Amino acid sequence: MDAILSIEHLHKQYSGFELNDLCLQLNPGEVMGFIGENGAGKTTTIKSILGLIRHDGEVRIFGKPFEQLSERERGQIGVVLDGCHFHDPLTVKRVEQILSGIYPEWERTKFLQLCERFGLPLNKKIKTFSTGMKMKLSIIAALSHNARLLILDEPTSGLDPIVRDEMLDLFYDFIQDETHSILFSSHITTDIEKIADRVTFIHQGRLQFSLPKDVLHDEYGIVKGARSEIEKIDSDSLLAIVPQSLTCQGLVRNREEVRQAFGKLNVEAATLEEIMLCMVKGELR
Ligand SMILES: Nc1ncnc2c1ncn2[C@@H]1O[C@H](COP(=O)(O)OP(=O)(O)OP(=O)(O)O)[C@@H](O)[C@H]1O
Repeated sequence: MDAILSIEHLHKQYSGFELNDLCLQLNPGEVMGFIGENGAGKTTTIKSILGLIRHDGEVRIFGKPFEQLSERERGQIGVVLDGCHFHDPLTVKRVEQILSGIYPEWERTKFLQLCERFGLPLNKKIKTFSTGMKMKLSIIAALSHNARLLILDEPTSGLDPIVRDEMLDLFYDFIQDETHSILFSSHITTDIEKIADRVTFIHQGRLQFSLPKDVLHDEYGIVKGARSEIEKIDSDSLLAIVPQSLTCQGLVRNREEVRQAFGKLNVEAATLEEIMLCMVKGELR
C-alpha cells in the first residue's frame, strides 16, 4: 500500500531545540493521533510537511515532495493550523466566495450545508464569532475542497466537549472513505483515543513510538508498587519508571506477561494520558 504521507529522517534545528531524525508513515484510511508535550515539535513537524519551513530529510505527500504537487493535489490537502486564519472583517459568505476562487475542487453545497448544520451564520462578520465558531469555520473550510488528506494542528483545542464531539463526528464521516487519511495533533488525549487508529508520540523532538492504538490499549500497562519490585521487570518490558511519594509507578509494554511474572505488583491497562505522563516525567529505560 502506498503511503499518503511519508516522512524520512526529518530534521530541523532551532536554537535550543532539535527535531531529530523523524520517520513516519500515514496510510490511506488511517487516522494518526500526534501527541507530545508543549514544545515537543508537533507544529514544527506539521510545518515541515506543508513546506512552510526549511528542513532536512524527505517528506512526500501522495508519493511526491510538496513542491512537485499539482495545484489539484495541493487542493486535496485540508489544513487546520492553530487558530482561525480568516480575516475578522469578512463574513462567512465572503470567505466562501474567496475559497471558491482558490480551490479547484471547491464544494459549495457541502460548505453551506456544514455551516447550517454547525450554526454558522453566513452574513455575520468573523470578528463577532466565538473561538469555537472560528475553529468550526476553519474545519468546515478544510473539509469542503475534496481533500484526501487532513492535517490538523490541535483542531479541538479551545472547544467545549459538545463542539469537540461534533468535530470528531465530522472527522469520522470524512474517514469513512477508505482512501482518506488524517494527521491530528492534540493535547486532548481522550479525543485521540476516540478517533485515532495509530498514535505517534514525540518527546523533546524525538520519536518515542508510532503504534496502532489497539496495541497501546491491549498491551501497555501501568504497574504500581515498590521501586525495588518494579526494577526487577526486565528492561525489554519496562519503558519508564516514575518515583512517587510512597510507591513507584512503571510503564510496561506487555502487561499480561508482567502481571503473571510479578504477582505482588498491581498491573492495569494504561490510558494514553498515563503513557504520555510516564514517558515525559519518568526515567526512561
Ligand atoms: N521560528 C522558530 N524559531 C525558533 N524556535 C522555534 C521556532 N518555532 C518553534 N521553535 C521552537 O521549537 C520547539 C518546538 O516547537 P513546536 O511549536 O513544534 O512544539 P509543539 O509540540 O507544537 O508545542 P505545543 O504543543 O506547545 O504547540 C519549541 O522549543 C519552540 O520554541
